[in-house]
Amino acid sequence: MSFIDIIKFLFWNIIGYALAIFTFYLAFYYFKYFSRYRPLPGPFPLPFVGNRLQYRGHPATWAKRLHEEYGDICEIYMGGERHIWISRADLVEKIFRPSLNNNYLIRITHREGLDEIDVTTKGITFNRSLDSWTFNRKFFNQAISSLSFMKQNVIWTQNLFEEMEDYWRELKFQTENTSGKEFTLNISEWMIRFTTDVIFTLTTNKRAYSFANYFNQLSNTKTKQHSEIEMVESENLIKNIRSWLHALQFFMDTPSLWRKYIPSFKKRSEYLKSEVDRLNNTFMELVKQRRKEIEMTPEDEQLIPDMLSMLLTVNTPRDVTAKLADEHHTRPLSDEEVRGNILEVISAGVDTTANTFCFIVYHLGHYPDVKEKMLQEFNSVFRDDLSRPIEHEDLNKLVYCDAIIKEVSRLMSIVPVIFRMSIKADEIVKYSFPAGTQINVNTHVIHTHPSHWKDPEKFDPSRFLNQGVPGGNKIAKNSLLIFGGGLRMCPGKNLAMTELKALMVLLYRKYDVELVNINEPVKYHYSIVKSCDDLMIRIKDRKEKQ
Ligand code: HEM
Repeated sequence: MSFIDIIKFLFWNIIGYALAIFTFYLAFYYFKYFSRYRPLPGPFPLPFVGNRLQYRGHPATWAKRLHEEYGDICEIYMGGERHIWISRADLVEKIFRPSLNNNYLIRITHREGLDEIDVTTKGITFNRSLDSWTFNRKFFNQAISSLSFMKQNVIWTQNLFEEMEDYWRELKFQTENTSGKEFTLNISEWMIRFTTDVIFTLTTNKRAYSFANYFNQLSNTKTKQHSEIEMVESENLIKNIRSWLHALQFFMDTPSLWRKYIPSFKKRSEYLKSEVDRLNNTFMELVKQRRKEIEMTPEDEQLIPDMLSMLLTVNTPRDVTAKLADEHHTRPLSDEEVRGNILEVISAGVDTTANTFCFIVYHLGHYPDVKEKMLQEFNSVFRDDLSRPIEHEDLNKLVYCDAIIKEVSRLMSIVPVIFRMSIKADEIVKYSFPAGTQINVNTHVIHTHPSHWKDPEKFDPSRFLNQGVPGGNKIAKNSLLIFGGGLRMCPGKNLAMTELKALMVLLYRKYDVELVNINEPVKYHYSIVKSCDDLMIRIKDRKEKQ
């Protein structure tokens, strides 16, 4: 046998073995697929990639198409991993059962990428360790929903809004048009910065100077209130938080093989990982600095009762939490845990609240009758003094405002998908699936499902009024999932509702607000949440008009 013959022999043998292995894999793959017990409807998967090649854009847009084709419950394969999509309220009953024995308390299947950015054993949202999640969530919940925290939220929202108005006045002055009364602004850009400032101040008692920074980008003159260094640090922090959010999506969705071996993915992965490390270090520094300040503060002197101090002192002799702890949670939180929780408030509370507010502004621009009814409600609550400071108690009286927020959030589904994982094998209606199956709740479709909503596409806040009274409106259980459901429901719900109502009062009681491009549909893109793009509004101070 010549050398060439040996090479040929080896070559064909290798090809033969590879083909045999591939055929075996194919047979096994489809045997498993076709023999699955009580299977769900869904698109036909390919070996290795599953249905990944059909996935374009964002899970929410794909899920809408899947629902149209396969109905209220269906399955897809991401690579080899089976995902079940649920799009009807009664089918999520089990998933949101509020019990610690619930089979769906873990949010997401194991993803190496999320381990790499260190969010699966710390913090809350992607924490897969139920012990650690319960521990952190308890303190997070209580710190964030304490009355003093809510009141601080109202105070800071007002103070910072007034500061933002000063910047608007200055910009108006610089760009004054002939009428001199109105001012045009990109509310989506301002809001992202505004909510960053509110949340950052509330949790750490430090300023992020986000909207001051934005003012500097737009203005001929720079703000003199803050130093150059503060502004640079602020800009870096804002960019860093945005990268962190991109990193979450990227590391959650991108298979590790792609991240390791495809150059463009590898490069992106390295960049985002360095951004995550940078942000973790910044927040760790903040935690350590506050720990030191607490140690240095004399015992008879009060500590600042913001969220950072609450989390750092719980179960310590300097506890400022009005005894949040109980007999099951007796140890203090570590610096790492506090860092994870603080980062979580900032990342979960900024985009969600800012974008909800922008979508509210968009809808109020299109429905003057709804806006008018809202203004009447402000009049009835604030009587004849529309400029007086807002009290937390005022906001509880704004039931129509509350209904507007719910209706806008129903139609826009800011968080369009809620993730859960089955801990044990289970079944929903007649369909079975194994332990570790990814369950995706399709809020986007549930929120407009004709089984739950009359005239689902119609914007009608009054559907949320008069609930719980005889003959009043009824909302089907689990059909409104703005803040999710069960024990993993959003802990920032009350904080967000308070901030949104305060913002609606602050903007609309003082200004006439119009959309600049009234005939354009609202622009948005999907990142982790549905994000409003470039919403231009024109505002006129009512007093100046007279
Ligand atoms: C309008 C504003 C907001 C919306 C629409 C929103 C929506 C949601 C949704 C849908 C979830 C998933 C719930 C589930 O899995 O059942 C969630 C989780 C979460 N949200 Fe919010 N949220 C908002 C504001 C906030 C704020 C202000 C904070 C914090 C200050 C916050 C912190 C969190 C956290 C930590 C989780 C994870 C909970 C867990 O896994 O246990 N959110 N949010």
